[in-house]
Amino acid sequence: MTNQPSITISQQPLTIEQVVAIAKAKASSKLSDDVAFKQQIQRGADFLAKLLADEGVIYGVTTGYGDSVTVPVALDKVHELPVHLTRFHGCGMGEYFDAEQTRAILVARLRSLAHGASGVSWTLLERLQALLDADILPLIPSEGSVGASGDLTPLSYLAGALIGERDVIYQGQQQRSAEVFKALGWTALQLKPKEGLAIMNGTAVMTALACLAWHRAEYLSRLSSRITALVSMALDGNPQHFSEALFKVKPHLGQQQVATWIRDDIAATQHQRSQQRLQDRYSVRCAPHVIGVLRDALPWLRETIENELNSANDNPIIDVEAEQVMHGGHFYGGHIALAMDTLKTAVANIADLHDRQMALLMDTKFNHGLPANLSAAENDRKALNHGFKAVQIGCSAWTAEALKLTMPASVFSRSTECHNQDKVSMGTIAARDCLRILTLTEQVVSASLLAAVQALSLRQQRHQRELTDDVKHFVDDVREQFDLVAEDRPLEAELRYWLSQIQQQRWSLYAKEDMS
Ligand SMILES: N[C@@H](Cc1ccc(O)cc1)C(=O)O
Repeated sequence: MTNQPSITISQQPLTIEQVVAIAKAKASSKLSDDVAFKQQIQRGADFLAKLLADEGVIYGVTTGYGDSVTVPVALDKVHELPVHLTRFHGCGMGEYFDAEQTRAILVARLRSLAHGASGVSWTLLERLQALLDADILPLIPSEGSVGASGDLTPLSYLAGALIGERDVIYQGQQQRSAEVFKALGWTALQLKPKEGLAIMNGTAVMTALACLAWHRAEYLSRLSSRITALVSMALDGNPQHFSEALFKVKPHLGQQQVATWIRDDIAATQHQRSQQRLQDRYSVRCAPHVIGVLRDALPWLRETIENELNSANDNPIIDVEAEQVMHGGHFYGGHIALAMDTLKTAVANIADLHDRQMALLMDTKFNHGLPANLSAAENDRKALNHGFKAVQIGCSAWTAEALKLTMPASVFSRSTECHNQDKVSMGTIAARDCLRILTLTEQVVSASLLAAVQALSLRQQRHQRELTDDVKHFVDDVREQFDLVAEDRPLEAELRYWLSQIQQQRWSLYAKEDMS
């Protein structure tokens, strides 16, 4: 951990990449030691304390929560209120977020509270940072947020952990947070009257998941381009489909980028158009038009996700300068909901694209002279061997499942909490679906990678063609650990291995300045 870069949390914007680096434990974080920053945070907390003393009425501090806003809470009881908030929201269900996701959630909440508009104490920020430093990760169930009123229920597990009442994973073990704090000589945090709401009433869960999703999708757009180039060459496709002149007249930058990548990979200028077919099928010919949609969506998705990440997204919001408490709905995750619903569709289209390419590769009616199911078996072994037949069936299943999940989540808004929350974002569901679609698509891509490498190798046996250095290194890298499938063998372990390599972003594909 010593040589890791350290990312400063302050009032400066964070990027998706920074959140991902901290989530993957490739970078550490630290709170800025800027005195003005610290003072501004503390001024917010002091202002709220003063307001409480002077006026005695603040939403969520001296009133019940949400629809219970009309229920006054006596001043001698306001200190109990945030603890109740964490407790009655302790009703999450479903799988728990993993370590990576939980770190991302911690950073997202910390960044939002560092805005200085939530009226929390400096101590609270320090405690959040301390959890990250010591890798004490609250165990957070993933289900139960409607994504407006923020991610109340999942974030209650963060607030609950800070006060010693929930479980955390620490050094690989699930333990009560109070026990861990005791062992470390820490005391559990005492939440100030508004601090329960400030931690929970925001979009940190969906935003954290969105950062992780964006990062995976960006990589997929590159790998999908590389695999398409291999497939085009393996099918003896027409390189002119990716020509510069052709794409000049359709000025979507992302699409042009993908066309350039594929064109460079197949060294299109050196190769003549196929004599047999003037035009390839759409899953090859239109690949820049499919992958390009994802590429072109990435910049605005980044802007939306980073805006949310760097926002104050709770309620009420404090304006320290004007000494004002403003009541609003910044916990509403509509932007992340749309971003994730959009990304879901764009990514699932990548799964579908590769599933269609697989169909072309397997079938002797379409694969221009490659063996059935890409089996490399020869002579009398041919009849016995079935090559990638079942892998293609798997791709069809994973693709169907991915496509099925693209149903937008945000349109399933329902009125809840006595009609106070009568319109909600469902952004957290959208983000979770997006991650699942990414996994399914990465599975399809893992299978497509092996099939494309096998197909290209079989094509090379038929007639050698010059490969660019980049493509040669890439194919050699896979071939080093992947024997051509001649005699049938169970491929699960290999598919899982390459899936993990894809998820770890094994190859640096194309120049990084092309980053969206
Ligand atoms: N998000 C609500 C507050 C709230 C908190 C907890 C609840 O259970 C319900 C509502 C608001 O700011 O208006």
